[in-house]
Amino acid sequence: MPGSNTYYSIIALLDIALVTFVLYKIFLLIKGTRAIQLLKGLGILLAVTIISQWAGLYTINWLLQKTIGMVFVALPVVFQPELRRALEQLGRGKIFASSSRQLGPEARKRLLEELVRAISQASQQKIGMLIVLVGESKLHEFTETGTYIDGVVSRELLANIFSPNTPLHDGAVIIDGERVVAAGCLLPLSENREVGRELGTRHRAALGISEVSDAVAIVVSEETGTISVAQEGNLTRYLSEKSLKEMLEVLYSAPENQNRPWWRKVR
Ligand SMILES: Nc1ncnc2c1ncn2[C@@H]1O[C@H](COP(=O)(O)OP(=O)(O)OP(=O)(O)O)[C@@H](O)[C@H]1O
Repeated sequence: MPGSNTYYSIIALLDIALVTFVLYKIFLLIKGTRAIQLLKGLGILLAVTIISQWAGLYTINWLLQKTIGMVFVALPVVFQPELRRALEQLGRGKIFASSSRQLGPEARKRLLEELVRAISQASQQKIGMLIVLVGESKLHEFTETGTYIDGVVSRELLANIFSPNTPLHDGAVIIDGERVVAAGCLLPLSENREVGRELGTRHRAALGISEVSDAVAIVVSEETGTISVAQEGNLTRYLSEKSLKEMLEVLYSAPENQNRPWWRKVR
C-alpha cells in the first residue's frame, strides 16, 4: 500500500535494480570502445584532484577542477558518433536486446554446421582465418574498420572471404547472430606476455578482442592449419573439428554467462 514501509522498501529495491541494469548495459555498450580509455583517464584525474585537495595543494587542485569541468563539456563533442549510435539503438529497442548467440534451434544448427565446415576446410588447406563471434557487446568500433557485408553465414561465403590474395582475406570477419557483419576488420592486439613467441599477430588479435569484450574469436593458422579459440583472454589451441563443434554448441546453447551470477559477467 502506498505510504507503508514495505511499499517504500519495494520501490527502493526496484530503483536500485533499475540503476544497476542501466549501468550494466552502459558498461557493455562502451566495453571495447575508446570510451573505456577515456573513463580510465577521468578516474585518474579525479583521484589526483582528491589527493591534491587532501594534501592542501590549492593551486593544482583549482587547475585540476577546471580541467575536469572542461573535459565534461568536451565529452559530447568527442563522443558524438558513439552517442548518436547509442540513441539510435535505444530508439530501436536494441539496447535491451539479449546476446546475439541466442538463436532458435534451426538457425543455431545451421550456423554451427556452416561455421565448423568452413573452419575445418580452411584448417585442412592451411588457409589463415580469424572469425569473431559477437556476444552482447556489439563491437561497432571494430566492424567499422572493415568492409560492411551483412550476409548470411555460409561455408562458401567464409571460404570466399578468406581465400588468399583476395581483397578481404586480411583481418577478421565479425559475425553477429547468423550474419557476417563485416570482413577485413582490425582488432586490438593482446599484450599478454605469456603468449607463446611462435604466435603472431593473428592469434594476438584473437586474444585481444576476447580480452576487451565478451566476443569469442576462432583462428586457423596459415602456417600449421591448427584451430584455436580465444575466449575471455584465454587461448585454447590444437582443437579438432569435433572439439570445436562441442565448444560452439556449448557457447550457443548456453548463452555466455548463463551459468554465472550476473556480477561475474562484468570483468
Ligand atoms: N590487428 C589485427 N586484426 C585483425 N587481423 C590481423 C591483425 N594483425 C594481423 N592480422 C592478420 O594476421 C595475419 C598475419 O598473421 P601472422 O602470421 O602474423 O600471425 P600468426 O598468429 O603467426 O598466424 P599464422 O599461424 O596464421 O601465421 C595478417 O595477414 C592479418 O590477416
